[in-house]
Amino acid sequence: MNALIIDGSVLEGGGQILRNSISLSALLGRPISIQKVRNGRKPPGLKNQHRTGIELAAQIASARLTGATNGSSTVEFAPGQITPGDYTADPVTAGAATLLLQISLPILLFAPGAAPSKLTLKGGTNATMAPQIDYIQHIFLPFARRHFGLKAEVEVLTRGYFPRGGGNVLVTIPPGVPGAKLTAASVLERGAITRIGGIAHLAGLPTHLGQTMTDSALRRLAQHGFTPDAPVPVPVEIECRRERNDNTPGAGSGIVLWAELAGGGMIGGSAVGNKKKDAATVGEEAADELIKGLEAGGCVDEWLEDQIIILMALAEGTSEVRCGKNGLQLHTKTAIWVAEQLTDAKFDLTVEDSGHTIIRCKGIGYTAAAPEENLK
Ligand SMILES: Nc1ncnc2c1ncn2[C@@H]1O[C@H](COP(=O)(O)OP(=O)(O)OP(=O)(O)O)[C@@H](O)[C@H]1O
Repeated sequence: MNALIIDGSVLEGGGQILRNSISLSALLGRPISIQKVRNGRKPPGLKNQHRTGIELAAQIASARLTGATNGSSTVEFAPGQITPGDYTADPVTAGAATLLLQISLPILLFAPGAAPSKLTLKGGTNATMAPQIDYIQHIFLPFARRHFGLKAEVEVLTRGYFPRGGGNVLVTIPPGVPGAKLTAASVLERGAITRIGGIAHLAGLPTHLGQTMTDSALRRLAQHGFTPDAPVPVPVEIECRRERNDNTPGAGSGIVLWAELAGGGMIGGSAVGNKKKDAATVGEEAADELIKGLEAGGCVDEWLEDQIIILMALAEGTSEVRCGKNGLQLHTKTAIWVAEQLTDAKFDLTVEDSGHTIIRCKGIGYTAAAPEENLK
């Protein structure tokens, strides 16, 4: 079969095109040639962290991989048999473990087998420009479980912070059942906030910084009326978690907040600490991000928006999700574009008078039973 050419410079032109197209290529058994890799980034080309993810996907899908070297602008991925099992990926740097999950999870979801697959993902658990691992545990997975029927568990064994990395995350994915499909999600009702949860985490730093992040986030949320004492009370619980020094290679901190909405929506807000930022600012930044997401009025935040596109494309039936009123993110448009290149999923975008976009997608009802039937 000729390789399908994927133009890596389209729209966002970043690493997510690689992850989504390779996951779909593996599932569909469709060879792809990704050209102009990360052409929208400076410098363009493959980075270590993306290469690690692609190599992991190639292992899982017994793929023939060419061009997967750092700096490369063309990557060819010719998938073979998907084999469930135990896999380890290590970017060595503090590259995001969660982005290794983003490329590999969809592939393993459907792999029939006798035992669960286990992914050991190393690197950064709480990096910038990527979901923090707590975002995956408390926002992405609960949403995907509830609305798409996705089954996977994530356990953080060791946190890894920039620049040392060294995190260790164990992901358990139950064996796929032959013929089983993801269910279509319908998340249109933007209900009230039922609860705001959060985790402020740190390692190798004074313990009180965790409380400072927490207190400043609570204060900011309260200023916007998100407090148990407000006329419309909102339960808010932020856990403070200091990792043991002997279980974390470097030092670092961060905070992830999430609002659970009636109707099944989830909105997140987060921030990662660094040496130049005081802990109170980190807490405020996360709260501000959460408040901004809540004010956008959608059922998903700006990141969940792009992360669920691949699930919508694979699910059986028509998914529909109400997004914020500020227009779709470029990442989301890019993920839709990739899904349309590789699958027959049909996306339809409706912009309401209020400015909210509803994404509808008639998914392909992917099943591992007969991959060729899923082909575009
Ligand atoms: N603060 C955040 N919270 C949750 N998810 C995030 C956050 N920031 C980024 N993400 C997610 O991380 C992914 C980043 O994709 P993107 O292509 O920008 O990154 P990348 O692979 O690091 O590549 P590049 O280096 O090319 O930017 C997207 O799926 C996005 O939704």
